[in-house]
Amino acid sequence: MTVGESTEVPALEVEGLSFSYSGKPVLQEVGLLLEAGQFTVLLGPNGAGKTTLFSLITRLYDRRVGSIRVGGFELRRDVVAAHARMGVVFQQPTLDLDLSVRQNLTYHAALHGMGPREARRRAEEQLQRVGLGEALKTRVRQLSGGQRRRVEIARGLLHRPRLLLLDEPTVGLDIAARRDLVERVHRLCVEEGVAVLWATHLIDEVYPEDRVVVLDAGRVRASGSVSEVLAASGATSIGEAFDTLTRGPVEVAT
Ligand SMILES: Nc1ncnc2c1ncn2[C@@H]1O[C@H](COP(=O)(O)OP(=O)(O)OP(=O)(O)O)[C@@H](O)[C@H]1O
Repeated sequence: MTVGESTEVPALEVEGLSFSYSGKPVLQEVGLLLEAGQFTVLLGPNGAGKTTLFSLITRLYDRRVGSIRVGGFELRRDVVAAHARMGVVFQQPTLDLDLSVRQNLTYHAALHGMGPREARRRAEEQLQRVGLGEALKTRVRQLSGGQRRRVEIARGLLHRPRLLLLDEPTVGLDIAARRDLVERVHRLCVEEGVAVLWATHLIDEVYPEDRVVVLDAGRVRASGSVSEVLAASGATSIGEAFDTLTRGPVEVAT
């Protein structure tokens, strides 16, 4: 969050969002509300529309119905202000493997208008935060999958956004790296007050204190605290709720 900015303005507000690919509806009347410091799991099976939703929030696609506000700024009207308040970790890794960790981050910081000194300072600060303070000069190619994801998270936080979007960030990681990443981002959320939108189809990535949005076939089937989603679905566990609210069987990583 930018210093001095009101914490009362939601980090993300999506209202009545609908989108079609060549006439095929993929998102229908989607609504989301994320407050500062909330970890929200966007839970949906393959094809639910999670990546499409992220593509609209990051404005990769723009042809849509409905409104998207980031930190109070409407994405179409105030795109620069909205983007300044948002960090993203895409589903497909986007680091340059032949550059060092620090080079990847400082290059990105320059895109946000930071000078070299500020860029280095922020890069070091964020890498410490994700436990990679020692890896500044390491080439990304030499890092494990989990460490690369942490570099992407540090990069997404360089400009101190209010909102961090992560699209299935644990795909391809082993169980230990996955747990570590889920735990770190939850901590970040609490300690930094960043609102997190974490897309996944893995129910064991949901913590009891999280907010949950269940998306299926482009529609929000339930949203709220874990207990609210359980009540809405008549389920006793989030896995059962997911099963009830979506068409597909529940998936738990092994
Ligand atoms: N470029 C595209 N053109 C046409 N249809 C698309 C395109 N991208 C996605 N779709 C379709 O839109 C729907 C939603 O896809 P999307 O990738 O947003 O879902 P998802 O929840 O992110 O799934 P996954 O977990 O598999 O990434 C699916 O039916 C998909 O086949």
